[in-house]
Amino acid sequence: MAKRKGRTEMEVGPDGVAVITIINPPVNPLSIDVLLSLRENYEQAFKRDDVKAIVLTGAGGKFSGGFDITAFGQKGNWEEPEVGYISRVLLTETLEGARKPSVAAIDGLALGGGLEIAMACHGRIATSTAQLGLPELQLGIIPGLGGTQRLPRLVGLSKALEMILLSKPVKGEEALDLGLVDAVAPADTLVSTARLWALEIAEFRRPWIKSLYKTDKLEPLGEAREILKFARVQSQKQAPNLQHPLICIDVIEEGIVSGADAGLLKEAVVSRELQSSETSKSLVHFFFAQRATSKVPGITDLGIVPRKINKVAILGGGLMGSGIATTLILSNYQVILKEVNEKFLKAGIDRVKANLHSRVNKGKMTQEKFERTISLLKGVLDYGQFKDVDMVIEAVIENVSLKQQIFADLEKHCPPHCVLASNTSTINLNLIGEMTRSQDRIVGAHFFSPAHIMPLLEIVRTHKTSPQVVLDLLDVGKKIRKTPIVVGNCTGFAVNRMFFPYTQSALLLVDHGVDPYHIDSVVTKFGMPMGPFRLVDLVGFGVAIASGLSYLENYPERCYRSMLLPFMMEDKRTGEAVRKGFYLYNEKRKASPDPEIKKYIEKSRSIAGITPDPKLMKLTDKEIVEMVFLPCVNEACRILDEKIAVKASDLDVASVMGMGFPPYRGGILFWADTLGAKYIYSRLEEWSKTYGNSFKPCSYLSQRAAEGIPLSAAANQAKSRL
Ligand SMILES: C[C@H](O)CC(=O)SCCNC(=O)CCNC(=O)[C@H](O)C(C)(C)COP(=O)(O)OP(=O)(O)OC[C@H]1O[C@@H](n2cnc3c(N)ncnc32)[C@H](O)[C@@H]1OP(=O)(O)O
Repeated sequence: MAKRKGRTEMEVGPDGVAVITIINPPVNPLSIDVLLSLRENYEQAFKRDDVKAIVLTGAGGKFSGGFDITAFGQKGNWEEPEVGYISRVLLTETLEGARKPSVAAIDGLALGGGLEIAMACHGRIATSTAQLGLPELQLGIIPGLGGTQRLPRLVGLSKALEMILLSKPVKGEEALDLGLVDAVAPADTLVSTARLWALEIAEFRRPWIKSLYKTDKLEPLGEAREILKFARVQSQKQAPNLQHPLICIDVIEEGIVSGADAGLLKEAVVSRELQSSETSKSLVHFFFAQRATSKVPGITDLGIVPRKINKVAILGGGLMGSGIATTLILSNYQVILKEVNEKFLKAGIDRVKANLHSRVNKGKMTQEKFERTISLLKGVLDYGQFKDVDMVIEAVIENVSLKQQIFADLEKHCPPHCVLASNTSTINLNLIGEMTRSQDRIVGAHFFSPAHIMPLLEIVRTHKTSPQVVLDLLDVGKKIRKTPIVVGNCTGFAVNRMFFPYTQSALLLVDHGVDPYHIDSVVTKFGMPMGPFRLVDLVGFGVAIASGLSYLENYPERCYRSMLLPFMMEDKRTGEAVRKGFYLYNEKRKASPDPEIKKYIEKSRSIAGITPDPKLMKLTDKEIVEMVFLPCVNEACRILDEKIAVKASDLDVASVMGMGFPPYRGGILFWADTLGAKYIYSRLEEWSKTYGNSFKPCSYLSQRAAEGIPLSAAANQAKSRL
């Protein structure tokens, strides 16, 4: 018999309350087994004369993380007997329409389907720390168990739209203010409070509320229509490529205009369709890819546990160092920040303060919390206080000999267990550690700028880095709420290396006649936050040229050398910082195209001996996207082939969180597989003949194209299919 995926259990107390508990660790998702077991328990509770009321709760301090995402798009051995059976029959007719009341006792989380079941109950009691929300849109679907109808009726249309469209949960106290829950209780009296509440409803001492038919919180029709109109405009503005937020608004509108039952039916029909959409498949893939990053073969499966890191030292208070310090103190780590003189030290600490102040100004941090957080940071000018640090993160300028000297000093001043990390974004870690005997403790902790905001942390291990050190850094990464990807050591590591061809190909296209502003616009329409030229402006030409040179040195055979950036730099057009790069920037940093750049483009073309190619000037948007991204896919394939990345899904996460690749396309390799290895190979091969080696397909790609194997299939899977 197949193993059951979760269940519910029922216990009837002498008070006449049946407590039904959802049990499906770790987050009690609603699998079909859970839902069928829930139906069984409810039927029993309805039949039993000794049951007067029901409390629904979740095991292990968590109500439910929602519908079981692993079951999306899978044909199990159970099918809904009719469209929307779970929502319309089980939750609405059976549970909400019952003659015995149910009260949800919510601790931990009630997300998606979890909150939807709770909203079908006649009352809800939550702890103050419980998180309640409908994050389904993040998975490319809409709330499918009545959420689009019940949430607006409980909290009003505007707030419901905010919670659903932004996938923004609320905590217990706010839920109480909004009317989403009826009371807040401490965790240890949560269930007993819910029991009493349920009994009081059964005895008509409290109102018996069916949220599906509540109307008092809904705005009048005219006002509701205006709110929905505004929401549509906002959704289109925020994510023009996504349809499901608009569909969700239509479903909410249906309920308001034609009544909750009609809304529920439309919700069920649409939900079923959306579950098999490409957007949902991509977003679900991305959800699991993110979780898979912290499972690293040879590290997290060894049975070792992370050591406790109490105190972290950061070297360098520049943009990166101060950002890293901010992140660490925000997660309650004690941090010492070392600089070379008083002036730099003060500037570094001021940057950290400014980062925190911006949170205070946005209302995300109280002044009191600001004081407590900043008190965790201490500035120093020497190594005197490094005796008891557990981890050092070096974030000085990219200079090999300086870093070598620093690591040699660190070896002398830090305790022998201390993790020695570098935030370098390009330099080989073996070089950095060359002057030490501590190479097993040296690891890369590559943060992305601004470090206190960007969610990705690239952890770089060399052949000598010990698994314990990688595990320690993975644990810190988790505590500071970063998504870590563990990669091998090479120039550019995984993220920057994969991203390098993005700008290169764009420069090649411009040299051959394509307008840079057109490229930016097409790439932005595809879903990137900004195009390659706007990005170069943001990063600054100095950094872009330096990293270009480092790639040229290490991967000369596949680098395209454009002189465009150096020519522009000669005229001090170095990017957004000086308000002049590919774009001109006004005092509000708004970018506008500059016809003057034509002269630099012409100079760059003539030095490269290129006459504009009429074929390229007529490229479709799709072709431009492919000429910019397929070389990145090619590089991702090399990274996998060289085992710099452990698995393809890590590169999907890296592309989304490090490059801004649209998550609704699943990540760069997931997207590439929708095009197919064969197609990608043929495109690259053709371009390489005309435009040179920067397009030449690598052997991994050629092989997979020849054998018809997806680019993201694991190596052993690929072999087994040979
Ligand atoms: C019909 C309905 O309207 C449709 C729905 O309900 S769709 C689902 C809506 N719910 C969600 O989107 C919530 C998704 N989950 C989350 O955001 C987070 O996992 C969480 C906030 C619940 C917990 O976060 P956290 O404590 O950091 O743990 P996290 O590592 O993410 O998850 C723990 C495990 O539970 C799994 N999990 C979490 N939510 C799940 C779900 N809804 N279904 C299946 N598995 C789930 C994760 O994959 C992970 O598995 P692993 O240990 O094998 O990697």
